[in-house]
Amino acid sequence: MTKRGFEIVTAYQAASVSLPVRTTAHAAGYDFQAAETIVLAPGEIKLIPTGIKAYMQSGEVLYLYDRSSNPRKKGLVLINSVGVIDGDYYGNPDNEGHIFAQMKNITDEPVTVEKGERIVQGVFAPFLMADDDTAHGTRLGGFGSTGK
Ligand SMILES: O=c1ccn([C@H]2C[C@H](O)[C@@H](COP(=O)(O)OP(=O)(O)OP(=O)(O)O)O2)c(=O)[nH]1
Ligand SMILES: [Mg+2]
Repeated sequence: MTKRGFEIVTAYQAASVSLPVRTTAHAAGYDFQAAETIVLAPGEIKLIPTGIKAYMQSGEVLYLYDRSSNPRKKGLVLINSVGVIDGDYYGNPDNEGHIFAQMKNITDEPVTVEKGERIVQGVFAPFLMADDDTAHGTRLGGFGSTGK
């Protein structure tokens, strides 16, 4: 039985995108690569497409964390601090569950992220629910789709 993992979104299947991998046996993070070459102007925030969607069990989440080398080596930061990838983002009818890394260029020069460059890492984790939680329904869209 499959429990959790990654797939390439339809729009990037011809683009030779690699599935995220852990680089060593005990690493927690699956390194995601940029699916396109993107240039960020000084101070600019851009969504970097990964070409990847993630499926998981009920009660699980995928956290996207910055690589600790990004600020010093690339001049980039994951500007939303941690990305929370919900289980029902996978396969949503808006963007299929395509995961993006929201990066900011913190330098005063343009920064280029090359296609195939590792940009962010994903860690699967279980989460807990509060008493009397009545949440129901399934996400229908991508970023900013659940209202204000
Ligand atoms: O760094 C991120 C953060 C989020 N997401 C996707 C997965 C997540 O399930 C969805 C919504 O994220 P979040 O709930 O953090 O954003 P929001 O601003 O609350 O938007 P929404 O109203 O769609 O929930 O966007 C990413 O691809 N990358
Ligand atoms: Mg939300």
